[in-house]
Amino acid sequence: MAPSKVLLFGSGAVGTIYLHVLVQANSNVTAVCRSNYDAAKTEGFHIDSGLYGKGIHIPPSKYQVVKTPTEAAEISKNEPFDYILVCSKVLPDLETSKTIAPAVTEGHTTIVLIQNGIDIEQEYASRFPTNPLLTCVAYIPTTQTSPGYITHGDVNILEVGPFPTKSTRTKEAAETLISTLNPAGGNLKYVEKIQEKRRFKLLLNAPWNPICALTLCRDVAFLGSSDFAEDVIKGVLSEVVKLSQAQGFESVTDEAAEKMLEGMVKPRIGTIGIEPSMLVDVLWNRRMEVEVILGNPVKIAKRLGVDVPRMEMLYALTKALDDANRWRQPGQALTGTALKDEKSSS
Ligand SMILES: NC(=O)C1=CN([C@@H]2O[C@H](COP(=O)(O)OP(=O)(O)OC[C@H]3O[C@@H](n4cnc5c(N)ncnc54)[C@H](OP(=O)(O)O)[C@@H]3O)[C@@H](O)[C@H]2O)C=CC1
Ligand SMILES: CC(C)(CO)C(=O)C(=O)O
Repeated sequence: MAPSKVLLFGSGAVGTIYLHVLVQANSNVTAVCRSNYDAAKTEGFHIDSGLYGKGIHIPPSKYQVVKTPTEAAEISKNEPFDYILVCSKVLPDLETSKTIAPAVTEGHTTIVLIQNGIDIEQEYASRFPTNPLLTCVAYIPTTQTSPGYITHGDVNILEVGPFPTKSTRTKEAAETLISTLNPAGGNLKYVEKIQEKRRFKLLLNAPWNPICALTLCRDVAFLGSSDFAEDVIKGVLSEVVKLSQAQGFESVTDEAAEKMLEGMVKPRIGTIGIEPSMLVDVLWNRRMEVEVILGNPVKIAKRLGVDVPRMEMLYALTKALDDANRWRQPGQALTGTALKDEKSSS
């Protein structure tokens, strides 16, 4: 059974790969686009993927494109969306749950978060207490290199799990999504203990995303940059493990961290490596997901009395870089007064 009507909120690096899979599954997809709206409307999307093949073209005839969820709701002629895939970045103060609300039918639409970080779900559970809410961990190295053009590696794994709401249909909604997308090229797996998987994913995101963003290096370029680089990564990994253990996520161990480094990152040595999403954000002068990847973990660590000095350092540095990227004048460093002015007006 196909999820007949799907809204894709954000057709960037990750969203467009899911657009491809949804189109392959013959789903009726509406994509909400912003900076790539014109490309999506006129030319469609182009994907070069190590997994799905080079030169894939998704023409605009295969989906609808809109600028807002409100417009999506208007053109949907009272036919509810069965699923909304949220594939935008998780940034502070955005209230994406409010932005998608016009397209959410109470008690019906399943909201699917395909995003990094921890503690990202509550705003959706609070705003849509009777809807199924799925939270997903994505292993999918992908980049939008120019509007509508996506380069993807050779992995696409999506762990899909429940976030509690009053809905009794959450698992069923996950199973329908999985059975629809997997024959079409998806690689989705239902995981009940999804929050544990979010901590596993932090083993990649907490060290690599900020370090690559701060150094402007792809992952393996950083690893090869000095004799100290690997130990720096391992130091952050040990803190993610310590924090996860303190939260009761016992399977996030030093061995699991070692496996992630050896099995997922080191095999890329000798290749150009990957650009974690935070690095891409810095390169394009976009905001970074500092809070959900580092801010939330360090806050939890503080509360639990777990010592995470390396993560605190990475948080402070990437937060300052994010501020500088937002508010400095071109060619100049961020000034203390600019920071004060911007903070008091935002
Ligand atoms: N890229 C990767 O390799 C991976 C990313 N992730 C996670 O997936 C999530 C998505 O990341 P990614 O795809 O890389 O991010 P991108 O920035 O490439 O894509 C996000 C898309 O959402 C769009 N968007 C945001 N807000 C709106 C809005 N209000 N209306 C319409 N469109 C909007 C953006 O438009 P605009 O261009 O205008 O901002 C952009 O096209 C993040 O949480 C990331 O951490 C997880 C695994 C791997
Ligand atoms: C590291 C990676 C590519 C893993 O899929 C990722 O999650 C990101 O770029 O944010």
